[in-house]
Amino acid sequence: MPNFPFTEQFLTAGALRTLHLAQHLVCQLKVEILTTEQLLAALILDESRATEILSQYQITIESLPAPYQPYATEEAAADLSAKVSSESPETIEPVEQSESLTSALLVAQQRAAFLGRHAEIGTEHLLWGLLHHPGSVKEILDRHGLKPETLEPELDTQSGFETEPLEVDVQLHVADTTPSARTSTFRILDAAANRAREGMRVIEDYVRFTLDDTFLSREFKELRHRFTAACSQFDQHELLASRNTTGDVGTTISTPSELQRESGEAVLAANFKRLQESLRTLEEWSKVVARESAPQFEQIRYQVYQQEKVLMNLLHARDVLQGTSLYLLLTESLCHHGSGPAVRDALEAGLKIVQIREKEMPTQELIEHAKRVREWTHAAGALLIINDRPDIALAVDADGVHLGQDDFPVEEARKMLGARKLIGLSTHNIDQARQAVRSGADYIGVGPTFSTTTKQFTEFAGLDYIKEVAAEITLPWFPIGGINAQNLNQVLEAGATRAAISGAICGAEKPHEVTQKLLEMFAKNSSPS
Ligand SMILES: Cc1ncc(COP(=O)(O)OP(=O)(O)O)c(N)n1
Ligand SMILES: Cc1nc(C(=O)O)sc1CCOP(=O)(O)O
Ligand SMILES: [Mg+2]
Repeated sequence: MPNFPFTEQFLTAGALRTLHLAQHLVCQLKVEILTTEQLLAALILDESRATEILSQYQITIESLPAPYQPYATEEAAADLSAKVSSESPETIEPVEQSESLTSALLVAQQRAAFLGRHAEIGTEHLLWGLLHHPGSVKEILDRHGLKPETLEPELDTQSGFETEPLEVDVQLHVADTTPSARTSTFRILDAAANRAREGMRVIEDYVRFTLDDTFLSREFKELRHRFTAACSQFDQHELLASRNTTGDVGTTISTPSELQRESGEAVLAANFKRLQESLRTLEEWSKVVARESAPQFEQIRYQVYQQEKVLMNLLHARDVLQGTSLYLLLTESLCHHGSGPAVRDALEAGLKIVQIREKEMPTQELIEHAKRVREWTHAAGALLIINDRPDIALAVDADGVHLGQDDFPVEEARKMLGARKLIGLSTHNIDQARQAVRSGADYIGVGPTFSTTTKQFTEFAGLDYIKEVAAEITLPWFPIGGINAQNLNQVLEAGATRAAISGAICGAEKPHEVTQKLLEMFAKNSSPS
């Protein structure tokens, strides 16, 4: 019989038989630990209340992965059942069980206790436990339409298959009133809180020391403080008293994927996953001993999903925008010799990002124009962005769109353009810049810096705004507004490594020369990350 680390409880004969069968499968499949997968296979193979429910949902051996397929025939299943029936429970070697199985069994026991059946656990409760542990087994059940709400009514009816409850010499489960059950629950919470804390630290250290991003470091730190506040609602004495690291079978288990990570991004992805899973565990198990914390863990988990999106987006944007120090806003009416010659000149001089900014051009004409610029930018290995119009960006397969504070919201544009297109957002103060990072923008415009005739402004953010952004934001950002070869050094001294320029290039007699000069000034300063 599995060596369950809980207090003595009752199992129905069907549940007992199913657990024996699951344990047999561990030996036959030559796997090392008993998991929820073998429990589901055993529930399918045996003849019990759960078997009947599973067959109603067409959940059969065919629903399971390849190693279980040899049991798909009636003879093989009968053969296995016969073996199980012929063996006495004492002769079966105990095996280790996965954390997910332990967790599912705990839920099964609690559900049985909840029904007032004195913790007499039936196969339908085992099934209930499987439905409440996230993972591949739950996914199989979900896929077939078996969900907690559909199983719920079945739990209140007596089994037609199972015989009288058996008292067995196994240690199972928690009733939340028993001291050992509380200890087990606190042990789960303690382990999950430690795992979550560790995951948070790994991410925070990357943001702080590798990215050097003051704004995101602050956001992650705030999250950690929220997490600490939620954990402080647990009884700290019970939490520590439940800890048993040396007796934890999980401390020595490491999978090959834990031993090697391909990149910093892979480390981050793994730690976000670890953090999210631990938060889910905290949310579920705090419902048993500290109910009021559960919604807090849920909120923190959603915040973590959001922050994962923001951080991964930022890394992608930095990668795609690497080497883009000078950003040209191309407007036909500002160009001496037409926008075609101007942009071709600038690309030849080494420009790597162009925005088509045409406020008056009719749509058809704009599409034709953008298609031509698309060809030139492709040939030069440069990015093409369209001002204001996600539809045109899609139509001409541009690399992205630039939006203003009053244009299309970033989130809506993202739905249209997908994850791989770039979305730039204009910002005029530090709060807008912070909000832009949170919104998942790929870069920001930071301005207006100096007075300009290209666009009318009543207020200027100036060099001070550049300094504020330089101090805390590592999402790519471009100062903009009246910048030219005469004042670019002031912008660079304020902390910028990039700039967006329109009039000074479009309106130049020789756009090639001006572009080259500006690019040299950036190169002398330092290359943008
Ligand atoms: C790089 C960059 N920054 C800012 C702007 C301005 O965009 P917006 O505020 O939407 O104003 P218009 O350009 O649409 O007049 C920009 N286009 N590019
Ligand atoms: C279009 C635009 N947006 C700005 C902002 O601050 O959001 S400044 C600006 C004008 C940029 O052109 P030039 O380089 O000719 O001044
Ligand atoms: Mg706009």
